[in-house]
Amino acid sequence: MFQYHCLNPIAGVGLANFNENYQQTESLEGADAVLVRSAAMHGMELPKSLLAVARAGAGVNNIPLADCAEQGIVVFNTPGANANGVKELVLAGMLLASRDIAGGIEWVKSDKEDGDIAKTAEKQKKKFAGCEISGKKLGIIGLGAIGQLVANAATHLGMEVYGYDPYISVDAAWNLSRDIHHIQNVEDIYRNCDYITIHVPLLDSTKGMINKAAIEEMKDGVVLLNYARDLLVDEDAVLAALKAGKMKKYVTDFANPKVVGAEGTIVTPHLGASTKESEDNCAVMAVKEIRDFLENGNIKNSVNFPNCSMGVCTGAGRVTICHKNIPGMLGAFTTVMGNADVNISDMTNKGKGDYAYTMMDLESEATEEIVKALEAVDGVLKVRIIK
Ligand SMILES: NC(=O)c1ccc[n+]([C@@H]2O[C@H](COP(=O)([O-])OP(=O)(O)OC[C@H]3O[C@@H](n4cnc5c(N)ncnc54)[C@H](O)[C@@H]3O)[C@@H](O)[C@H]2O)c1
Ligand SMILES: O=C(O)CC[C@@H](O)C(=O)O
Repeated sequence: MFQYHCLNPIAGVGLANFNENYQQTESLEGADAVLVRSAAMHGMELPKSLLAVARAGAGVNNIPLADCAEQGIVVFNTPGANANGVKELVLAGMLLASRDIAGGIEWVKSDKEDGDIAKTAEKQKKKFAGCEISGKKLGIIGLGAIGQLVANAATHLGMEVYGYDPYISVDAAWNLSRDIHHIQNVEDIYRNCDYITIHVPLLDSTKGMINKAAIEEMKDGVVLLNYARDLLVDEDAVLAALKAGKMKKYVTDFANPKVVGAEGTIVTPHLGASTKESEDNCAVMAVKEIRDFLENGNIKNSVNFPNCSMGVCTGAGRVTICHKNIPGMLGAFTTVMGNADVNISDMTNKGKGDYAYTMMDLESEATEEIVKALEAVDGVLKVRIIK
């Protein structure tokens, strides 16, 4: 029986895919797997039993990836599962920044006692007039799951779209409309675009990437949209730019004391993925990843270990090993098997950065002695008997 724990509410349609061999626990202690959305896991003591963490979402900055890897805990996310939800909110954000829809609605509410409101509205509406997004230039930084959807949708709304992503995947490139201008230098986006939206992960290399210097390069009256993470943006510099009239609006999905209520900001409470469809998609994908990993040892969509799969084990035994990506590991593993007089029928090894993963199918069942001998190999982080 596997135990799983949810650190945030996870959609029931996903959890329903755990079968009778799984039990949800109230505490982290003893859990084999954890499902999480935005709960902060940094500093959390993780139990020895923990094998996997699945982020029902894209961003993994709330999870200590390296610490997990050092403990042989495989962390998954659910790429693309909530991208459409975010795309739709980005489009809404552009419209909210262009037309004073929120101001207009507030004014109507405030005038609710006015029996002649239809007439008053016709007089007052000029206060809430705006501009159209069609024909405007949109710059997209990061053309992953979300960026590419925003790019394609914006072209259909008549925008001229410029995309920047030096690490774009082949799939994302294939999915992009041919109308999108491929930008090699992010400054070209800063200098030319009326709307700029960022869709990159929060990493050491991207933290604060939209800084004072970047903002200074931007066009006067630019609208900046941030549905990725607040720490990507130097928000002090944004507030100064809004005050100076350099930036027209800052649309952000990340409420914090700095931006809430500040003139020129439009702030939502991290709603990008808060749709039934996105929540369901993420939960279904996360549960599928955890089950394949716990039951077969296969890794798909991990962010700290390589993807690695040998399908369902049809042989007598299977052992999996999370280990450091250093020379000599495979030789050491096969020596252990040779010493135990166990024949390896199939084997695969994949590396990703500092970490690697090895799967071995055996012609006889794996024993605890084999596990102990593998665990004793320098650089081994976690050994599991799958069968
Ligand atoms: N507001 C929300 O609710 C919500 C929902 C989903 C995701 N997000 C955030 O949005 C981010 C992006 O999500 P996604 O699903 O598109 O992820 P993704 O991994 O599919 O795409 C990220 C893209 O950013 C690119 N990139 C990385 N560094 C870059 C750089 N310096 N300059 C330009 N491009 C760079 C990558 O090559 C990749 O194509 C997530 O990491 C998360 O932080 C927020
Ligand atoms: O779980 C959420 O609601 C937010 C998810 C989002 O920030 C993500 O990175 O996928």
